[in-house]
Amino acid sequence: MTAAERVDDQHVDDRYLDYAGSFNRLEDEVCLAAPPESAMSELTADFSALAARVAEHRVDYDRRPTRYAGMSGLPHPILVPYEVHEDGPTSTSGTVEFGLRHMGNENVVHGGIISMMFDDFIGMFVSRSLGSGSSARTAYLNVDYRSMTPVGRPLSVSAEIASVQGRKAFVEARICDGETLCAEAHALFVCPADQMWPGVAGLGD
Ligand SMILES: CCCCC/C=C\C/C=C\C/C=C\C/C=C\CCCC(=O)SCCNC(=O)CCNC(=O)[C@H](O)C(C)(C)COP(=O)(O)OP(=O)(O)OC[C@H]1O[C@@H](n2cnc3c(N)ncnc32)[C@H](O)[C@@H]1OP(=O)(O)O
Repeated sequence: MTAAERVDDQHVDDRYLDYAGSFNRLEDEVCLAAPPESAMSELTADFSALAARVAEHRVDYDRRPTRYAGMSGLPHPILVPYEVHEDGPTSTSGTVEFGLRHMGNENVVHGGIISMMFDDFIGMFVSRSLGSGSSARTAYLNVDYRSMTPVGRPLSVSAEIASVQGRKAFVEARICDGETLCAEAHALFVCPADQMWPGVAGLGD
């Protein structure tokens, strides 16, 4: 069964996007609110009841739409949504928008979230480019934070494979706000030893 068939089974369509997107909205609001004690007790009960209702629909790992979130750009409770606009064998680019739930200091993105975004964006790109059958593992991810990254507006994100040496893929990536470089990453992704990059032809040593 392909990933697409598995997610088709789960109706990963506009209804799922609405469902997951509305949860993102809840996360944003939780991050911004300071409810008084009376409202907090009621909300705690509501959240517990909601969790129990969602738990009624638990499924195995391969049938979870969140399992494919990075591949389809679906909203996810933790990941940062992005869109890929151009995708080649050695480079990719698109836009990313961090939400209020990703805020560290006021109106700027928490640094750890930026690292996570790079890990997901680069990891998915490496998997698409070098072979979807293999699951690239992050060996290292070095992030340089060059200027504060704003929440709530589209930023550009891009990555390219600098070189492939055997099982090792060296990748560079960046997030920019217009002309301003917000953060850049230098990463090494390693293909597991029992696999080899299926799509590596022409990119290697
Ligand atoms: C939060 C919500 C998430 C929801 C997920 C939703 C959707 C996503 C679904 C699916 C994911 C699909 C795609 C991927 C998407 C995102 C990417 C995420 C990827 C990760 O998030 S993955 C977790 C973090 N990641 C690890 O958990 C790795 C732990 N680790 C290991 O698994 C091993 O450590 C490994 C495999 C790295 C290497 O082990 P190994 O035994 O295969 O090979 P070995 O050690 O021999 O290294 C081979 C050559 O790499 C060089 N090398 C190795 N490490 C190096 C380093 N740090 N610095 C410099 N060089 C290094 C050696 O020096 C040698 O080089 P040489 O060949 O030249 O001698």
